Amino acid sequence: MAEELQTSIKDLEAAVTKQGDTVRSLKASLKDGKAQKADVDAAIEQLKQLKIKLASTQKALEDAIGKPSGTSKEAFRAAMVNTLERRMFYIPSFKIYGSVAGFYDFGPPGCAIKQNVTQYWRQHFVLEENMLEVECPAVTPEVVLKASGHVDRFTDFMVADAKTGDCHRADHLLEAHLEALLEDNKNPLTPEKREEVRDTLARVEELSAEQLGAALTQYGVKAPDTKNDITAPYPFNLMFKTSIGPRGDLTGYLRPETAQGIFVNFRDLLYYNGGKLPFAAAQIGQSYRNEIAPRAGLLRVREFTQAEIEHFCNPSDKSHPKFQAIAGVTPLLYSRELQMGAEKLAKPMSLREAVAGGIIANQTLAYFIGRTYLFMTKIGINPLRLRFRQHLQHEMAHYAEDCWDAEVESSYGWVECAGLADRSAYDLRAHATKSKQDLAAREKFAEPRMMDVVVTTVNKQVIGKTFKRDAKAIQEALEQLGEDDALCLKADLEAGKAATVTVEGHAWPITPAMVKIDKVEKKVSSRTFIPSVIEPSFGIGRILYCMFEHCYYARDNDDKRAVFSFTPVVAPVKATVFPLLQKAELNEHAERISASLTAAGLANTVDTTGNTIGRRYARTDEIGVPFAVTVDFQTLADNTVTMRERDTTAQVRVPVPEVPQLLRQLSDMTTTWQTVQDRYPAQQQPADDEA
Ligand SMILES: Nc1ncnc2c1ncn2[C@@H]1O[C@H](COP(=O)(O)OP(=O)(O)OP(=O)(O)O)[C@@H](O)[C@H]1O
Repeated sequence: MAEELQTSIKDLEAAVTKQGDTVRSLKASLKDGKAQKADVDAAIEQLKQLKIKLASTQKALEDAIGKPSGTSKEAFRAAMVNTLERRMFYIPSFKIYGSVAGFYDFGPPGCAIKQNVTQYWRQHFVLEENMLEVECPAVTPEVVLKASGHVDRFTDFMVADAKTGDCHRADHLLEAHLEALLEDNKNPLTPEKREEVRDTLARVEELSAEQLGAALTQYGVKAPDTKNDITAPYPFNLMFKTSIGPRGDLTGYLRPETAQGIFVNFRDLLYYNGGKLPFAAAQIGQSYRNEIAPRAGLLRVREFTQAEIEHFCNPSDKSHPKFQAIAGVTPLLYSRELQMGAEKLAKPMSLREAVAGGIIANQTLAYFIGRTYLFMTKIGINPLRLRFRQHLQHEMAHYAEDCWDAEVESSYGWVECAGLADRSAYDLRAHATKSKQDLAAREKFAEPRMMDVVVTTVNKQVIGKTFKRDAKAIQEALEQLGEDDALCLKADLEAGKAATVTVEGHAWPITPAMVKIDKVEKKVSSRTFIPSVIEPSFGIGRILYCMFEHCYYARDNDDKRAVFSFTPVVAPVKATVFPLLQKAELNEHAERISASLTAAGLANTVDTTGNTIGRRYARTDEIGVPFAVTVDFQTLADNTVTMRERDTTAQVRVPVPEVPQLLRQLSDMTTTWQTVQDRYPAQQQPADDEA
């Protein structure tokens, strides 16, 4: 249904564009006296009707996706989480001691599925792109995170309940309050007030502590649950602090992201790669954030697995050699323009079009958006509930060129599962300045060339007088500016705009008296530059949770028959082997088949419980086992078994020796169940689901 709607939307969009052209040309003909006014009016009316139809189809698409049918979002979530916890996918950590918010343990199926998703991520990104993988410690000395800006700026604003002392995230409280005001149909806002609330809501993330405090007071926001007064907001650093070594004099933190491990190894990685760019490095590992208010299960936790990529490239060439391979991929893109538009709806667009139209800043960023789309859909995320949302200008750090979040729709709304950002040369430059190491890359020319070279001359006296003890770091930062950044600074200074240079995340104001930036023509045989970084950063827990929601359903709308329709590639167990009845000869056969599956590297279990086969199928459906192999009396006679597929519940009869190979192909998704059905005879009896 949703796919049909999406096709209609594409057709309607084309029709609107065509009709728009007709209206324009008729208007031109009207001026020349070659067309009648009535023709123009009729064409305009037709265009209007087409636009109305387009808007209503887009609305229908929005309604068709993301809403678990026939049940409220909360009830759907409660039923699913109940199954997940009961079957030990994940459970709150330290449960026998009352648990600590924001920490979860993965149980047997949870570990297996997380491992499969991570493994597939590794195959899809690291192996496919020949990325350089690293594994770095989670405990990180302060200097690294000082350079990256995390010590000074990795903060959220917190407020406390004035009576109970409970802590809350100030921005979340304000957002929830404003959203409730907008949705309150009993006390509708005036149009002006509505506009004001919407405007504040759009700017929540930009607000300083003072502005946030003023807004919380203005709207009378109270502590949730208790409705007590709240304190003024104050910044809270999200990193877990520790000390390294027995003397405790070296401060460290648990890393809040895995990326810094890659940046600090850049020089060695570049050498490992033969000094050549572009290349990408990747790391999968645990990250830690002392979230103020962990919530929504795996979505906001204090320890989570990240999988991050840093793609290093020449700032003046962000093309990607494999871009053509994904140029035709058409994800839902939610560009800045669409977010500001009246419909507020993401639209499908090919990545080729998006780059050509300047919607996505460059090929490499678009390439990773395409690869992310393919990854997410392969592991079972519904493509119609996956969108790529571009950061609005105010959401981006000043150094970022373009950022997109891969957002997945869940019962909690749209959730950021991966962030894809062109971070320019910010991170490497920050570490080069702090560590005083050369983190530049060199490009050698085949022949010497005449080139414009940017020369930056710093006025040490003025800088020293103005910045005193910070002068040295600021001077070094100016001297290490890359050509592009130096030219931007020059342009800002010449235009009389506020110009700054960043040191450890702090932007220092620069005036024309402090620095002279010139372009000089020189004969050069090479040039050096600090590489740009394009960073796709994935949170494995959030992806898993959204995948759970997209895969969960109740068979025949019966809540007691929960099914996870995991794709075979990520399913925790690929097959369950059932002896139809509790008979020694059937059990022996089942054990032999299980051993052959294990030898083929296929996770499997044997279920010899005395339940009916229908009940036993239902139990494996609950943990999303895609295939079942049933041993019955016919097996003893002709060495064949029944193979059943979870979602269709269709069954075929397969010779035992062919089972491991077949299941291997099905699990790797190199063959489909349809192909299997075409090849083997259908089985009616005896393994009836309802038996
Ligand atoms: N507290 C968390 N719990 C689970 N996953 C997280 C958490 N924080 C970040 N992630 C994951 O790591 C990815 C990259 O981290 P990033 O720093 O971009 O997140 P973020 O923008 O700070 O997230 P948010 O704004 O939701 O806190 C996110 O897309 C998300 O999947």
